[in-house]
Amino acid sequence: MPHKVSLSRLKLTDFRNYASVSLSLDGRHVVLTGDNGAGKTNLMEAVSFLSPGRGLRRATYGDVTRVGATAGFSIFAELDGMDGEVEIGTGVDITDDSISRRLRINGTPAKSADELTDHLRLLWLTPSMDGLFTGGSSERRRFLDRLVLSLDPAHGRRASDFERAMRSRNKLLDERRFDPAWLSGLEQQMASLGIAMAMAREEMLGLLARLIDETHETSPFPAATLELAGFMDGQFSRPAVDLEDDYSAMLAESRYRDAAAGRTLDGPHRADLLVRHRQKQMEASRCSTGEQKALLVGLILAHARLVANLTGHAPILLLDEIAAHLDEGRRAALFDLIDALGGQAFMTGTDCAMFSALGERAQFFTVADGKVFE
Ligand SMILES: Nc1ncnc2c1ncn2[C@@H]1O[C@H](COP(=O)(O)OP(=O)(O)OP(=O)(O)O)[C@@H](O)[C@H]1O
Repeated sequence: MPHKVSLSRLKLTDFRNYASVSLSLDGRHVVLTGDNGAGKTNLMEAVSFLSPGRGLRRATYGDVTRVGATAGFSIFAELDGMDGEVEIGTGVDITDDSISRRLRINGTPAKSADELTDHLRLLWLTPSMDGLFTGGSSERRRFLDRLVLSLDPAHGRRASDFERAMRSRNKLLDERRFDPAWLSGLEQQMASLGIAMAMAREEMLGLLARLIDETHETSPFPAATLELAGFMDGQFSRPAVDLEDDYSAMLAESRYRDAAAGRTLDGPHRADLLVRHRQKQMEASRCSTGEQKALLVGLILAHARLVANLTGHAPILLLDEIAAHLDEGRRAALFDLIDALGGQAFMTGTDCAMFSALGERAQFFTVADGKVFE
């Protein structure tokens, strides 16, 4: 059984519609119910700020700072973590001319947000993730990158360094400065970072696909088949150095084409993910809304299981408005699977009855107008 990591306290100040709120949690799952606009997703979003990045809505710091608050927001969490009790304090300080993120772990300033992953892993499923099937490829790349990041925190640095090198190359091409030494330096950087990104995606996707293969027959949720597409697909059995050489040669050859297009047309930033409903042998984009929801739940549970298997620690799950989209049988199955994972899950909904099958396994909170009552 993986080790449990759970939040035992959460305090928010000036975050979204919360002026000040403090929750004491006892390690069970957490159910947040309340009317539309009450602040349920906001609470989950605050929890999601305990992982690197800008949370489950990818919001700006200005957006999440409570309207009327002038100095920024803060989030304080205590958790029974991978290595005992941990205190995490984060937030932003806003002054007239700067916005800066704060992050302290056990009272000591963290060097980078990646340090958070040493203490807890968070996975979320939100209604906007329906775009994984119906939206453009960027949503699928985000899914892919979150998958890699949850297991290999260095992926974030690789992706941002790749972006930086690509932006420099695009700028040179845009200014028609075809300086071969300068361009090939940037292209080699892009090649080594880009191939490392693509190989990490391929590896983690392979692990997820294998886990789905092993578990789909007993899962109440439909299984997805997942396949990388678009960038170096089908070539990953070749050595990384060969792929890097190919990619940097491809970039060198396409300088004039990319200059005309105004961007780099080949690379891991253009990769896509093909998702199919395994049992129906159908592209996920053509499945019904209910089938897509069930596929997504199956995917996130498989992802959570993979994280638990590989790290030995069950991730904390944030499931926003998921229960409402499932029939009673699947809802009960979801609760059982979450339990079997051995971690803590946060769930939201407008109707408390929807979660009755959880019984004593969860702590129930009502959210109303930026206030929370147990
Ligand atoms: N920066 C902010 N300052 C103050 N209030 C905010 C801020 N950002 C969002 N809100 C308010 O938070 C509320 C939305 O909260 P949230 O998204 O958590 O709702 P919810 O309970 O999940 O509702 P639903 O069931 O409709 O999804 C809205 O009333 C919105 O106006």
